[in-house]
Formats: sequence, structure tokens, C-alpha cells
Amino acid sequence: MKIAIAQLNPIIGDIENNAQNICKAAEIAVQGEAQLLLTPELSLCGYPPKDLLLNASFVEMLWAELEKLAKTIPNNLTVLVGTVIENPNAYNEGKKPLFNSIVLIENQTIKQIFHKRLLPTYDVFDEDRYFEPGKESNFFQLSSNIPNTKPLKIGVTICEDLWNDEEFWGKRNYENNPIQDLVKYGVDLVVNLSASPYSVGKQKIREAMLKHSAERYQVPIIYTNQVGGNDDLIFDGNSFAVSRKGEISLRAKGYQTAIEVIEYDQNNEDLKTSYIANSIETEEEEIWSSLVLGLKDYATKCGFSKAILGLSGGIDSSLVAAIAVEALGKENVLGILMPSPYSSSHSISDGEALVNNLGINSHTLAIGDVMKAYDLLLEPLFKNTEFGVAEENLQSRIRGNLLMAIANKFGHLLLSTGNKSEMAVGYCTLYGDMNGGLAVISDVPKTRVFSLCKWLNRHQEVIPHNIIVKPPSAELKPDQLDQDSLPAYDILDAILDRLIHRHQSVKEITAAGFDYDTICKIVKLVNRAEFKRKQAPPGLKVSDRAFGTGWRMPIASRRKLD
Ligand SMILES: Nc1ncnc2c1ncn2[C@@H]1O[C@H](COP(=O)(O)OP(=O)(O)OC[C@H]2O[C@@H]([n+]3cccc(C(=O)O)c3)[C@H](O)[C@@H]2O)[C@@H](O)[C@H]1O
Ligand SMILES: Nc1ncnc2c1ncn2[C@@H]1O[C@H](COP(=O)(O)OP(=O)(O)OP(=O)(O)O)[C@@H](O)[C@H]1O
Ligand SMILES: NC(=O)CC[C@H](N)C(=O)O
Repeated sequence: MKIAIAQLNPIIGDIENNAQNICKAAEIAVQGEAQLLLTPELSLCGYPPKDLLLNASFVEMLWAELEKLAKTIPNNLTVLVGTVIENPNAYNEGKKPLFNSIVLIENQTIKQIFHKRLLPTYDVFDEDRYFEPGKESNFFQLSSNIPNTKPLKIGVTICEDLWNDEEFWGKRNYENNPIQDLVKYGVDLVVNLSASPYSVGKQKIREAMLKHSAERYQVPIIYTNQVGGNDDLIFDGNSFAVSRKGEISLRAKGYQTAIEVIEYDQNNEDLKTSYIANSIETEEEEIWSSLVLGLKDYATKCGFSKAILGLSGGIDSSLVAAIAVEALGKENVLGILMPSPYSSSHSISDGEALVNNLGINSHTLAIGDVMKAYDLLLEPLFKNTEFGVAEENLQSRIRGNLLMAIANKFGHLLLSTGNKSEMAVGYCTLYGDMNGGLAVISDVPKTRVFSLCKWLNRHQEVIPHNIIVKPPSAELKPDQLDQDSLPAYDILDAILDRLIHRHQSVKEITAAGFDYDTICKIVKLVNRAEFKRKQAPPGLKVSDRAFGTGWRMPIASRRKLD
């Protein structure tokens, strides 16, 4: 029996468009002789729909579209569609109003509904806010069109439902374990319909986890993931299937829509090996592919075809420009060079070399005269004060203003270029270089910015060599270097990693051998910079803990060092 996997890229809320894409996938599935088509979690509305779900009319529209969609599915195909279902007992029993569900369409009718049981409510996930957990696991039977074969019993799970293999994790994440229940019913196959966002190394975890579960429960698993960028989240696709023996029997290409077909062999009671895309070898390639997809989808889903950014000749803006070229095409990226009297000569020549390498359009706007006009206007207020950070930051604010003016004039998307290390310690200017619609590398630490640029240059020079080897500088005053204000980036990033990703205390980081005073300085900077991060543009998430929807910190707080 052949089963098709549709790795779809829905637009959140664009129910009709998403339904059409499911319809197209159904046609392809039938051409591939599949009897069953799997689509991702919430494939009809896109994941995560967030507070759109609080509108009763949105939920009604979803149901109406689902009924319409059912009528268009060929009779010889069964389809699993992800959507939300109203909870009839919500009002009387004080329960959540909706279920996160999978609907089974067969013979053009809605035959069966499965509810998600394990609702992730951590990091970027907020499913408890909307959904009631399903009480039980369930399966459906699918008759094969091959004569003399018994129908297949297929267990249905939704994303997080399979993230509770306590043997794999070394602990129980939830009380229930849906796959265990399904195996008790004697299912032949488990399908998992997911919307699992990317973070570095996550595909390795998904594959290891499901290989473990398949072997442990002696049941093959087909995992179908959403693909595409939705605001800060990037869904990498990478759908795959694991045989009963715990071997990969299919892997779709990541970072693009795909429809793949896999066969369940009823004699062997296992999946046959099908197309297996190579898994990406380096973390740099993974992160690069994710950022390109994230930027491309953010721009196109928000209606932008062109992007603009300030080019300083530094490594951050250079990397963002290269990502933008890959995502939108070189003709759609505009770089603005804005030298000030403090800019070094190499910042201009390096910026120009980058423009040449990338083949993008650029303009130079020298900001010296504007700086003088600001100084003159502020003179009555600033007289008898020392020249300081406020004056330095004016350059950044002038640049931010000019960039936003051009973006506004021509309908471009302004890309901000701050990296995660800067965002962590507040080494960036509000309403200055933080201006922008999308923060492309705000979840990429500075040390990773360097390794990404080196990786990008592996075949030919994309980022001019000098940009990679020169010491980073904000160039807001003469001879300024980042390292005058911050610890060396390898130390800063190592401490930030422990603090942010591993939730370590000052004591623990000190015990790991880092300098106590440096750690305390960094912790204080991170805490103080919360007000900046709250006002930063949405940033593409590539780590397991980004300064985005999953980062919820108080601003006006007074936390003691631990
Ligand atoms: N809790 C809070 N809630 C709301 N607002 C708060 C606040 N605390 C301070 N503020 C406000 O924010 C101001 C401080 O923030 P802000 O004005 O951004 O500026 P600030 O953090 O003082 O300075 C920016 C720093 O970033 C560095 N830097 C590095 C790399 C590039 C760039 C660049 O611009 O290209 C800059 C620059 O050298 C300087 O050290 C305060 O003066 C106050 O007005
Ligand atoms: N001279 C400039 N011309 C155009 N844009 C600039 C200029 N200086 C700064 N910017 C903008 O402000 C951002 C922040 O500047 P900053 O110097 O921190 O970063 P960078 O130059 O990209 O990288 P690095 O931190 O390695 O210097 C830049 O990425 C760029 O978008
Ligand atoms: N949509 C979900 O249930 C996602 C949760 C899951 N653990 C993941 O990130 O893959």
C-alpha cells in the first residue's frame, strides 16, 4: 500500500490557499498510486495560528473550507488534514474551546477525527492557551486495493504526541504516552503529523528519537513536517519515515515543499525503502538554509519582493546581505553605504567589494553634514556636556532614519543586522541600527557569524577576505573596537551559551573555569538590555532558545546574581 507525504508550506490564516495546496498534493498522490495522503499539523490554517483561534468566525471558516475540500478529494484517496475542532463541552465543563486535530477524509466525507493529546507549552509553544488535550489515542483502518490483504491499522499522532519516549529522554515529559496506547491496539503503522520548527541539530534528535520509538515499540513511523518560515519560526520540513527495525526508509529534502511516496509492504509488515535525501552535514549549512528560507518566506508572506540594508563593510551586514541575495535574488537587494567622518577607509572599500561580489545595487550617502546639522540643533541642549555615547549613537540613528525613509519610499523591507551576542548584551542602538522589519541574524552568535562566512567562502570568495579577518568595530568614534567594551567574542559567546541555552547560574559558569568578574559583567548587561530586546524586530529563530516568542523576561526587574 502506497502512502504519500505532503511537506507543505501553508500561509497562516490563508485557509483557501492552504486547501488548494492540499488539493494539488492529493492529485499528485493519486498519480503516484498512493491510497493515503498525510499533511502536516494544522495544515489547513498553518502553524502556529496563535490568537486567530480566538475568533469564532475563523474556526467556522476552517470548518466550512474543510467540508468544501472533502468534496474535491478523489474517491480513491484517504487524506489526513490538520485543523482545529470545537470542543462541545468547553462551556459547561470549563474546558478549553478547541482541539488541535486531524480529520480523516474518505469518499469525500469527514469520517473520523483525532485529537492531539500532548500539548507543548514551553519555549515558543503555547498550546494550553487554546486547546484541550485529547483523552485517548486512536487509529483507523485502510483497506488495501491489493486483493487478499487485510486492512492496515494506522495509529494517528500529532507532533508532540511522540515526544514522550521516556527511555529516549531519560525522563517522562508527560503522564501519557500515545504511541504506547496505539501499540496496545495492535496498529501496523503510526503516522505523525507535525509542525516542528527548526533549531540547530534538531533533525538529528527527531530521527534518533523516532528510530528509538520504532524499534522499541516494533512499529514503523511516518513523520510529516510542515516547511516554511512563519514570522520568527522556520519549519525545515525534513519529513522522514522509520522502519520497524529503526532504519530510515524515507527522507524528503529539507527547506522546500515536497511530496514523497512510500510503500508499506504487507508481506513484510514494514516500510519499503524509498527516496532518502542526504542529511545536511554541517551546522553552518543547516543554519544558512534556515535563514534563507526564513527571510524569503517572511518577505513574500508579508508582500515584499525587495529588501534594503545598511552596509558598513563589517561582517554582520555582509552576512545578512548574502542571505538576502540567496533568498530574494541579487536584483532585489539594495545596500546603502553611509560613511561618517569616523568610518575607516577600509569600511568603504570592503563594503564596495561586497557589493561587487554579490552583484547588488548600492548607493552611498555620506552622513557627515547631517551629523553636523544634528549637533548644531542640539547644541543649546548639549552645551557644557562631554561628548559621549549619545553623540556617538546619533550616527546610528541617522543611518536608521535614512534606511527607513528609503524603505518607506520604495516599499522595501528593512533588514536589521544585529547578531545574538550584541542583542544579548545590548551592544546596539535603539531606533538606530536596531531599526528594521526583520532581524535576520539576531539568533546567531558572533562566533557563528564568522564560521558561517568562512563556510560561505568555501568554494569562492563571497564575503571579502578582509571583512572576515579585521577586528569588529562599530566605528562610532575614532579607533573604536568592539573588544574595548566587550570580552573577546569567543569568551562572550561561551558564557552566553551557558547562561541562555543551558540556564546555568553564575556559580556554575565560574565552576566551569570562566572569570567571575567577566561573568557578572555579562549577566548584568544581559539583564539590563531586556528593554532593547522587547523593541527589536522579530528575529529568525535557529537556536533552541532565541530572544523571541519563547523568551519572556521582565524588563523592570532587579534580579540578584545567582
Ligand atoms: N528600562 C528601560 N526602558 C526603556 N528605555 C530605557 C531603559 N533603560 C534605558 N533606556 C533608554 O535607552 C537609552 C540607552 O539605549 P541606547 O540609546 O540604544 O544606547 P546605549 O545602550 O547607551 O548605547 C548603545 C551601545 O551600543 C554600541 N553599539 C555597538 C555596535 C553598533 C552600534 C550601532 O549603533 O551601530 C552601537 C554603542 O557603542 C554603545 O555602547 C537610555 O539612554 C534610555 O533613554
Ligand atoms: N558606515 C555605515 N554605512 C552603512 N551602514 C552602516 C554603517 N555603519 C553601521 N551601519 C549599519 O549599522 C549596523 C551595525 O553596525 P556595526 O558596526 O555594529 O555592524 P557591522 O559593521 O555589520 O559588523 P561589525 O560588528 O563586524 O562591525 C551595520 O550592520 C549596518 O547595517
Ligand atoms: N507542534 C508541536 O507539537 C511541536 C513540538 C515538538 N516537540 C517540536 O518542536 O517538534
